Amino acid sequence: MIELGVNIDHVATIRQARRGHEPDPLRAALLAEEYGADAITVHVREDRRHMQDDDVRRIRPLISTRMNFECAVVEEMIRLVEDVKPQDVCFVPERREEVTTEGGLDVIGGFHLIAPAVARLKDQGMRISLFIDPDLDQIEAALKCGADAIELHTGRYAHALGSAVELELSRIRKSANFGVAEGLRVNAGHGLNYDNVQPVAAIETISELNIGHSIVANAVFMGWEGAIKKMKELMISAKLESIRPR
Ligand SMILES: CC(=O)[C@@H](O)[C@H](O)COP(=O)(O)O
Ligand SMILES: NCC(=O)COP(=O)(O)O
Repeated sequence: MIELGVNIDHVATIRQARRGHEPDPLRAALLAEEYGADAITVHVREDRRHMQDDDVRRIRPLISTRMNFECAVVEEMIRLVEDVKPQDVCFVPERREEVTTEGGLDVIGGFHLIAPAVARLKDQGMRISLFIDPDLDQIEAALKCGADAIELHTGRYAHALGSAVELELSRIRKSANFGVAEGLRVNAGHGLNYDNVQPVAAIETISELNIGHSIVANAVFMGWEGAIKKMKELMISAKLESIRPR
């Protein structure tokens, strides 16, 4: 069955709007698990615009699922990861001035930096994923880096219109199938919401979806419990429908 990693970054975004204490991402993480999250995803950005170091340090020992820690491939972040010891690490590209993660990691161009970082954290027992565009050459490079998993960036699919939607979806499907055939765990995420999640969730080779912004946004209207449960139900019903014998 498909798993849901609830990304709680934007719970911290609301807290950071006042630099205060609420809403507390730790509380969001614990409740997310109660409402069906299979993992808690956090992205500590270099500019600390949402999650803070103290948040991940508090959350890691208290959750009972697993922490999927997203970060840039830089020494400062690798040290924080080594300190926090999440079960999963996902290396992502980062540009300080971007509004959100705009594309996948260039594993081919950054091989000399990424491969040693993957090896270093794998040696400490963490499962390492690379956040990449649905591109077969990047997947080949991820394999050469020794990554355990990839997370396919679904942003282009999420923003596509008309016939481009099916084109982007087929890229994701082809990449997921290729990754799994080569022995990788394949996750996906970015920009997924209640309207566009089901075709991605239905792809048989995708193990996990990481979803944050839409869940936090909809929680304003339907509550944290309703927003998480509704997303999980949509994912599971799409997956069940795709494997139903005809
Ligand atoms: C890598 C990724 O897709 C998420 O971590 C996302 O980036 C979080 O939200 P922001 O991009 O808004 O920080
Ligand atoms: N890696 C993607 C993620 O964690 C969540 O992205 P979004 O749903 O906040 O766009």
